[in-house]
Amino acid sequence: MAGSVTAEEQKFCLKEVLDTFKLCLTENKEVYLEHYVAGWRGLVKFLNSLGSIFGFISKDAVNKIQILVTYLNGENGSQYVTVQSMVKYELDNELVDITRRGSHPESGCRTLLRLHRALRWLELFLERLRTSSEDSKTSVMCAEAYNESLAKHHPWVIRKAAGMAFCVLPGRPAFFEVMNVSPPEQVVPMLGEAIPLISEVYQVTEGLYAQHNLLDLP
Ligand SMILES: CCCCCCCCCCCCC/C=C/[C@@H](O)[C@H](COP(=O)(O)O)NC(=O)CCCCCCCCCCCCCCC
Repeated sequence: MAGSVTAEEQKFCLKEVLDTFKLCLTENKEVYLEHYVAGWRGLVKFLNSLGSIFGFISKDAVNKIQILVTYLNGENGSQYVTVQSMVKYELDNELVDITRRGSHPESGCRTLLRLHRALRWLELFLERLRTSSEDSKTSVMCAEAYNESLAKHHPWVIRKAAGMAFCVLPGRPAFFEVMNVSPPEQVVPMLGEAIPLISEVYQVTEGLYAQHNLLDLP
């Protein structure tokens, strides 16, 4: 039934995100945009299942995913197959605002950079989650990971709103439940598998952006 398929699609599952990140890297370590974006879609599902207080975060993520998907499906879609080809294409064709926002406020490069920075948050957060004890607070782990990564790119209001949202994160047991891993004892080993994959995708992208001086795109 169409209805139940949709419900299933809406449900987050850690395994699925893991599988998507596995598909992200090509043989010569380029990052497939399609799978990168699919990974983010999966993560947004997770965020949505935590409640509407996270709506402002998932809305921004969805918006950025959508920008990238539009390029992927657009007439120049073949230039957007990997992050490497996207960077080359957009730079060669002067489609990126380099120093201040101008005629290309939604380039693929600057849009992906926002998600890329968030991927670092994810890596730090999942690593804390993996090594945490049963009574650890997800809100603290989340805030620490945020302060070490995304926070330095966000203005005060966003940091404030994010900090408030973190406070209502469910505790570690409920959090693990939302991940939909069975048996739940599998969460920690599964995180152990996921984190190096996410980390590698992050490192490859970071290296590419550094090489082209794109880490501060407005
Ligand atoms: C589990 C708790 C989730 C907490 C999420 C932590 C990240 C907090 C980010 C707060 C972003 C607030 C929204 C607005 C952001 C934008 O201003 C800002 C800059 O964009 P602009 O240059 O176009 O203006 N945008 C961004 O930095 C991109 C943020 C994207 C955040 C995506 C977060 C997805 C979280 C997925 C959670 C998955 C947990 C998985 C556990 C198994």
